Amino acid sequence: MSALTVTPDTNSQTILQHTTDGAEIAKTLASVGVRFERWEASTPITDGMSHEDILVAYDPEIQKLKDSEGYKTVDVISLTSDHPQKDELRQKFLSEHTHSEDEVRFFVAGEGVFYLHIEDKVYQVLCCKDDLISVPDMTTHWFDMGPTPNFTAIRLFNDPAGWVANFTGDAIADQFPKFEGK
Ligand SMILES: CSCCC(=O)/C(O)=C/O
Ligand SMILES: [Fe+2]
Ligand code: NI
Repeated sequence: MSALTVTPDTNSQTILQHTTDGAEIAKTLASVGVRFERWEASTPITDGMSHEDILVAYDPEIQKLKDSEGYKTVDVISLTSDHPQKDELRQKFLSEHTHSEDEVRFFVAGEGVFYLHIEDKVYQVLCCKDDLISVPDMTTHWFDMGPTPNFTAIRLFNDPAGWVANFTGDAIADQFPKFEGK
């Protein structure tokens, strides 16, 4: 189940807010400029669908986002525990970074946690199947897919270069609980 936990950035043990209510998650995140929505595919998603099939199933929603926000390219990322570079990729996403464009992810399957470091707080967002999150450009954040990753997400980009991160060099992620998977 999707969840939001808010803490001060200096103390991950002090819980300022914890909720699994979708509307409350969306409201709190909207107050800091982050979009959170739950989507339903017009065509049901089944195991073993190709990336192409997934993009077709969500085409109306993708087109709507492209038209309203100007995103230019879209792809699908899938990561499972048999990925040969899973540990390396986990570490890369665990380093606090920013992007010069919005980070827009729609979880088709599985889950992962975004940690959004905004002003003096950290917003931990457990994203699950059917969750859309859009993190504004230049927001400091990191992501944990856990030691046995299992997710498939649609990614939308403004920049045709795709995923480009600017690492802050801050080791803040070490002070926060990791996602251990489901
Ligand atoms: C959920 S997609 C993989 C993570 C990613 O692209 C990113 O930038 C995390 O911060
Ligand atoms: Fe990112
Ligand atoms: Ni909980």
